[in-house]
Amino acid sequence: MLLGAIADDLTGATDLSLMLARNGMKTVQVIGVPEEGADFGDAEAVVVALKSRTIPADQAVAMALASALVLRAAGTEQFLFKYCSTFDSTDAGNIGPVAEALMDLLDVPIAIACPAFPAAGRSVYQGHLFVGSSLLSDSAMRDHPLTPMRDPNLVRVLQAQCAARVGLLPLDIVSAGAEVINAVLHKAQQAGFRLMIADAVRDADLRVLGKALAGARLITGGSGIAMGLPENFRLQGRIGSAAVPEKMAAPAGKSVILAGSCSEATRGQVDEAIAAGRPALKIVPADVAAGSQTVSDVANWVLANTDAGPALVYSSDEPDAVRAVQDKLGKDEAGLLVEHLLANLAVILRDNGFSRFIVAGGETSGAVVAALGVSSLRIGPEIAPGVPWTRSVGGPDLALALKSGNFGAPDFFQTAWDLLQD
Ligand SMILES: Nc1ncnc2c1ncn2[C@@H]1O[C@H](COP(=O)(O)OP(=O)(O)OP(=O)(O)O)[C@@H](O)[C@H]1O
Ligand SMILES: O=C(O)[C@@H](O)C(=O)CO
Repeated sequence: MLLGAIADDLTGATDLSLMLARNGMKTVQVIGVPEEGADFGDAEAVVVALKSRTIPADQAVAMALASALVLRAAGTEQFLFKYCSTFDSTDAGNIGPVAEALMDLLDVPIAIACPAFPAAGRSVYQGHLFVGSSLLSDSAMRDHPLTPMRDPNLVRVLQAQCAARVGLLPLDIVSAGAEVINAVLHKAQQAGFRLMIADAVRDADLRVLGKALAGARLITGGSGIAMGLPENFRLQGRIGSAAVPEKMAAPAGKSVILAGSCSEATRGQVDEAIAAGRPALKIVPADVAAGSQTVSDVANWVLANTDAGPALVYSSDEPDAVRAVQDKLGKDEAGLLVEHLLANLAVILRDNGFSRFIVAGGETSGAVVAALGVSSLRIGPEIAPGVPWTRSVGGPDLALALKSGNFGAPDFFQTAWDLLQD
């Protein structure tokens, strides 16, 4: 096993798995901390999908370390800690604490941190993260329900989460090539830095970083940082050129869309689906809390509204409405209420012949897929940058598209189905 990755949420893990598979690595995605002694077959890369982005930092560290130990025992050469391309975290963590704990475990003196993913509009310049042409703090991420991002300066953001000293690997150094990058990292290490935010604004920067990191034991970043890594193994003659299929055979059964993401892209996709006439039912957290909207009401509605094509169940709402319900119910409680409802709904639907699911939102996908009893995924065709169709391996046979909240074009919920074959 060449590359072992630990992702802090499920959609982030599928995003990374797609990146590795597209660049030629036989990739397996496992859900949750793998069992001790797990056998990953002929996988060249394994991506462990955790649900640790917003849990207490000590728990996130424990899950990451447990995963790393299993991956290390399986012979992993290079480790990657994958977090969100919008650096979703709080002052308490979890990016810094997990990165530091992995560095200690793997005896790594210095590592880079780079969430850039230009295909999805995420670039890092002078340590500042941009979403499209806006600074992170001016993007819709400032109103994220769980991890509002209000500081675009990633050196400052990561430093607030870390005991380690955080520095910057600026674009002029990245552009100067692999040798210069490694020389500067070496100097930074001698000067006492342990984590370096790396600038990258184009795919070419990520590929140069990938080349420079050929021998690195641990890398941290978004899926973009993985772009250049398979090439290192290919140059050593250790991987072939496995490709991602253009279409995916899906198990027979009905289809549904579950959206628990309040991100801007998901809200646009929900609006577009409703405008296109798709049957759509809104989950209202206050009604769920009051018991006036129940999972069986919602399941019955879906069963009655699936004849004309996949129905949409969504809790996606505008930032003001989300804030209002969080003030009333509590932030974590509101989130969990919606996650539980959608997860229980998915189980009822699975038991009623549904086998094709689009799920929007990383936390939401984590809750839904855990409830469905899926333990690992095979990566299928790319629907949008960072979002593949996947098919479950073991457990119930399902086609799953797990969409990061901010990924995908407005017609995502319409077009994704075209890539499935009966
Ligand atoms: N109307 C709502 N009010 C309050 N919280 C909500 C509402 N709808 C969803 N939530 C919660 O907000 C959180 C959204 O997180 P999730 O990770 O699913 O989406 P995302 O952050 O947009 O996606 P990603 O992590 O892939 O970027 C979940 O915990 C969800 O239950
Ligand atoms: O990096 C991203 O933006 C996504 O893979 C993700 O992590 C969303 O939760």
